[in-house]
Amino acid sequence: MKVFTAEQIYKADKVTLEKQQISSDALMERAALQIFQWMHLRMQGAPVKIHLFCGIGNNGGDGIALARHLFEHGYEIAVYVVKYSDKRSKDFMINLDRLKDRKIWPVYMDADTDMPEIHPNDIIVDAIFGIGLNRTPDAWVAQIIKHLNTSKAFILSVDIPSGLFTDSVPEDKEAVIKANYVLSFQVPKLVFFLPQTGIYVDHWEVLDIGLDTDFLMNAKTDYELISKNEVLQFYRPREKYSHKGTYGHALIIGGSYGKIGAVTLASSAALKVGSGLVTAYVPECGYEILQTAIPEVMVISNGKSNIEDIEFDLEPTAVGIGIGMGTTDTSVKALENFLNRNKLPLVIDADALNILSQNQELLDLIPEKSILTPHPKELERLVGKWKDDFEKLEKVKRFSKERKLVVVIKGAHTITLFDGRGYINTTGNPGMATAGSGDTLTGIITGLMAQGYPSLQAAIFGVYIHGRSGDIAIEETGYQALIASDITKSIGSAFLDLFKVSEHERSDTSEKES
Ligand SMILES: NC(=O)C1=CN([C@@H]2O[C@H](COP(=O)(O)OP(=O)(O)OC[C@H]3O[C@@H](n4cnc5c(N)ncnc54)[C@H](OP(=O)(O)O)[C@@H]3O)[C@@H](O)[C@H]2O)[C@@H](O)CC1
Ligand SMILES: Nc1ncnc2c1ncn2[C@@H]1O[C@H](COP(=O)(O)OP(=O)(O)O)[C@@H](O)[C@H]1O
Ligand SMILES: [K+]
Repeated sequence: MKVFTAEQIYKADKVTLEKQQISSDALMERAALQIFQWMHLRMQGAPVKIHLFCGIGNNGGDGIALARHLFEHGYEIAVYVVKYSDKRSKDFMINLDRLKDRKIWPVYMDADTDMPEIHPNDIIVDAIFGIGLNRTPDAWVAQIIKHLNTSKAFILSVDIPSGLFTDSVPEDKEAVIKANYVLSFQVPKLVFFLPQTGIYVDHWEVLDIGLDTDFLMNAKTDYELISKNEVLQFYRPREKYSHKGTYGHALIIGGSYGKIGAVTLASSAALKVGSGLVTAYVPECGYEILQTAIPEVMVISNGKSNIEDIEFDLEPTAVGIGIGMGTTDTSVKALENFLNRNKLPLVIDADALNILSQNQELLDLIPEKSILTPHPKELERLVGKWKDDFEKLEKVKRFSKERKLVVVIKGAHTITLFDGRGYINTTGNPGMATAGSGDTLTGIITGLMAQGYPSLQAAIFGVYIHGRSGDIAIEETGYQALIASDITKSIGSAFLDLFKVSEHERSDTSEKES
């Protein structure tokens, strides 16, 4: 699913009105009806008080139109208009009149109005600001937002939490609605997925308001959201007359005394995603450990407690390097020598990334389309500090484009960047914030590359499978008890899950068939 900028959404809006020959008020009505239906389906007329806080622009207009539908279906509502500006949008006014026609009189709020009482069991609809927010809300509006945030009532935001910009991090962190649920029109917004702005969104869902499909299909976006639909096209089925040679040979290079587990985790993950052969390249202290821990993996050793040189006469189809390797002078020399000889695109993680950060001239030796998988600290060492998440993305985009590398920014929503485009992952959970979870990812991506997945696909698909495996694993372990090897154990289920049809999809198909 594409992630549009506010500018593109306004454009889609305009094109839709022209192509479908409808008024903007009709489009607002569609939007409001979609939200109403979403609420009505869940609430079924429940006698819960709904407070609708509306601005004076089109987001406010959506809220006002929604109030009318709720009222007409017997819900108990209270409507507030937050008068943050003297201007009013045309469609806001049309809907306000319709509300007044029904003898519903909103409470107009300005800097002097007392805060309304809200019971924790009530519901708040937040329609104060939408994607038109272009400056920090005034202090009194921020006070209202704080009041809503501390009410403990369930907050449903229309389109985007009020106070959240679409393209920057809010200055006043308290002047933003913390939404329990966001119903976003047609497309999700980038800010739902970044660490500094995603914290305002517990859950989100997209509502289809029928914007022009041609425009949506043809628009080029900087970001794409990666779910099952997007990765299914990458999946490569196993051929009947294939053999282990068909599925490549993954080589995992890393480990040092006390950190052999990292290589063990990565190697077993590489096997589990289907790599035909897997060899681990470790110091001698890891030899027996690996041979005992994973009988399916072959082992080459070099150096006693650290790898001293990287040389082998096998022909891997993909190499994952760096985990648990250490950053001593010996490791730096070994990596440099290897990079001078190597021609294959690599998966580079952990200490190999740290070595590259400290010896940036080595970056020139990395083959194009190699994959770098830094966690936030490793990324900072590599590209320097950033002011906020947006600057981080721009910096990494530039770095990746200049060097023609795939950079996987690991986090709650891992973002893979390549050639100026970002792929935002939707799987994974906080249980995966655990030792070795990244090593597993390195193994998964290397295992996919070994089988011939091009590197961008291997990164996007690998990140998805890693997260989905973690999601499946917590069904048994819960968040706290999840450990990295549980992720690997669930890789098989994550592959099977690719072909499961969800309840939602099933009912969609049967509706179309009937
Ligand atoms: N996508 C779609 O196709 C559809 C979208 N729809 C809905 O439209 C929403 C966008 O509506 P919108 O453009 O009217 O902007 P909105 O956010 O309501 O703000 C209103 C105005 O407030 C102003 N302003 C900004 N910041 C301010 C501040 N800090 N303090 C004071 N004032 C401030 C600024 O005007 P300015 O004062 O800068 O001239 C701004 O224009 C969208 O989120 C969705 O809900 C649906 O109805 C139908 C289909
Ligand atoms: N809160 C979270 N939600 C989802 N995934 C997470 C979360 N925290 C961490 N992860 C994932 O777990 C992995 C952690 O990697 P990393 O920090 O390198 O771990 P390690 O170095 O211990 O192996 C990454 O793939 C990251 O995306
Ligand atoms: K809103």
